[in-house]
Amino acid sequence: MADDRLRPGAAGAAALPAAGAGGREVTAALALKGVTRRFGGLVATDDVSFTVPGGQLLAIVGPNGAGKSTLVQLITGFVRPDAGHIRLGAREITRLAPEAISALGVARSFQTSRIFPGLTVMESVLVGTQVALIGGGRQPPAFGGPKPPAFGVLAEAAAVLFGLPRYAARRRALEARAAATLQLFGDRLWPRRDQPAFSLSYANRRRLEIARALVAEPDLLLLDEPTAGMNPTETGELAELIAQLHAARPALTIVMIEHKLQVVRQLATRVIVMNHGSVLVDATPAAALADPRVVTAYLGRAATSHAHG
Ligand SMILES: Nc1ncnc2c1ncn2[C@@H]1O[C@H](COP(=O)(O)OP(=O)(O)OP(=O)(O)O)[C@@H](O)[C@H]1O
Repeated sequence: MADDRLRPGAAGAAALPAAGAGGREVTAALALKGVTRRFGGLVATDDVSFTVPGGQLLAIVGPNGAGKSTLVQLITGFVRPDAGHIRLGAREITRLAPEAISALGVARSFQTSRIFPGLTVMESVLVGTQVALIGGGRQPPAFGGPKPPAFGVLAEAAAVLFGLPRYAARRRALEARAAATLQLFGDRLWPRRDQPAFSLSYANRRRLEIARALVAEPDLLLLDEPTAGMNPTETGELAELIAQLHAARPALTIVMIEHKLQVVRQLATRVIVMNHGSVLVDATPAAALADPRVVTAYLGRAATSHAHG
């Protein structure tokens, strides 16, 4: 069964790219080929190529400035590559806008939490359902099909939030989905659902950020340092939540930038170590973190960077 092969712990780097029964090529959930991005004279990602099979939990690690966040920006369309191609399943997404990519089932959390100051916790998560709301991409058209202009997206999202009658049934369904997502975080977010999002603690803002990504029910979830700034208890709790999520949805592909190596060891099926914009090592967590090149490039700088073993 293809899913078993792709399940966490089942696939090492040696198994990549995935091949199906009889050697048939299996379309990767995500594939980067020769992706280069420069900022002025600086090469942030340099000819990066890798594929991620569906259901894999890939951790991307590396020292500061290695190009990790740029990769997330590239995959989500916030930054365009100067060279190379990015595919999502069989579809080329290299030049698509972020909204189009999110409509294809890609959701992300940001490195620093982005809270809409005027919204409650519940409303902040409802914003993450707007992809479903406009009927874009994989979702069945909600109200006469997708509306291309960004204004239409915003207007419809606002209409749901402010409760126009024709959206009432849809809103109820989305609220139920948002409630279920908030409840995933135990008593961290759900009891605070009617509070302004800005009143949340730092750790809860990070949780809210992840809830907003999850509520879109993505096929590919990109987490940029999900445990940044969390204490060991909060970090352990969030790692456990991600593990549970992945167990509950084995087909969900997760790409996670993470500096805390114990989280990487706990969660990742595979680790890509970036250094100076390039892939230095692509292996299982145990092999990657023991690789002498990684020790030199990454762990060797731990004393002066924010890496945590
Ligand atoms: N928008 C931008 N404009 C100019 N330079 C940028 C931009 N985004 C990233 N860079 C540069 O590209 C390089 C890679 O940055 P990136 O944020 O991808 O690294 P990172 O591995 O995520 O680092 P960190 O762990 O510190 O977040 C860095 O030198 C950074 O300064």
